[in-house]
Amino acid sequence: MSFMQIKDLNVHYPIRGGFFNTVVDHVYAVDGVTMEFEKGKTYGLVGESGSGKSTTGKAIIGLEKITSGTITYEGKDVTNQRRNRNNSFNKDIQMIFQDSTSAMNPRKRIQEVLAEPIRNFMNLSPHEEKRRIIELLEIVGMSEEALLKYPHEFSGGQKQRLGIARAVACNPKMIIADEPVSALDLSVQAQVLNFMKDIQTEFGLSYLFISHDLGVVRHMCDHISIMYKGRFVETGTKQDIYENPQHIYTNRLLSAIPNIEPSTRKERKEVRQAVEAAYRVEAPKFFDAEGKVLGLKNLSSTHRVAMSALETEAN
Ligand SMILES: Nc1ncnc2c1ncn2[C@@H]1O[C@H](COP(=O)(O)OP(=O)(O)OP(=O)(O)O)[C@@H](O)[C@H]1O
Repeated sequence: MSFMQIKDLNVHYPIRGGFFNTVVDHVYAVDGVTMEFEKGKTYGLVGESGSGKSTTGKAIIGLEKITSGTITYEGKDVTNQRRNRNNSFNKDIQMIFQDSTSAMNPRKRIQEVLAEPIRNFMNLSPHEEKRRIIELLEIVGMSEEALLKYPHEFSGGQKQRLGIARAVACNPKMIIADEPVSALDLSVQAQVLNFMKDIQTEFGLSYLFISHDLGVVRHMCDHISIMYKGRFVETGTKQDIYENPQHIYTNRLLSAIPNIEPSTRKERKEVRQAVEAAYRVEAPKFFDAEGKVLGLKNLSSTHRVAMSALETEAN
């Protein structure tokens, strides 16, 4: 029995242009996505950059406005429900990102960072709250020493563990994990993925696992949907997708599974090229008529992370 159903989900962004800045077209970021989720299972969402994976995840938890479609959670319609503390859907479905600490306040110590969801969704005394925070650190294999540190004082893998600690703080039913290991070295990737599997078994969690990397998805997922230009071109079990792919796009993705030991240099070069290409091709989205930068918000998340990495490198 599934506890959540997504039906015909659409997220369309208006593209403005012309003299009067009217809506001239739409980006069909998510275009008719239907899925359902069962307890304890992992669902993979795979596709190349810009195919609409992140937007799907963010629309489900209410970080992107839904153009049309419905989300039903435990029999209730929760489509476009406002995020607030009285809402079990918001407590039960959590999200982690490629760089979990980017969603943490850099000026707050870990104790405060982990207290945030607890204060939002649980009614604990200060003493119970502290106990819960220490318990969370234990779950993710960290000691009390972490309490007084700041997010930047941790390694990439530790940061992802802290992101997971925050996501599981209030006993969620599902975690939407958007490229949770893409920024990590391969050995650390394996550690974090195995850890995610461990806590899944322990707490009966479901995952919506978003990744462009079919190698990682194969390791994690029971069901996989291949996304292309906002749509699912193929959906199936792990066996269906890897042993008997039906769609030409799935085949293309499968043949592009990265080598076990990719040269990081080459990857950086590819990322840089992809970002530059995105800027060239989609220039109207990023620059206004006078050439002023409109910001990075219209970039897909991989491009956004790559862009800020390139900027840091340049400074
Ligand atoms: N706020 C926005 N305004 C306009 N277009 C947007 C906005 N956010 C995303 N898009 C566009 O929607 C499409 C889907 O983006 P999305 O980030 O969901 O892709 P993705 O598959 O997650 O890619 P990535 O792997 O790079 O994160 C892209 O073409 C992107 O440029």
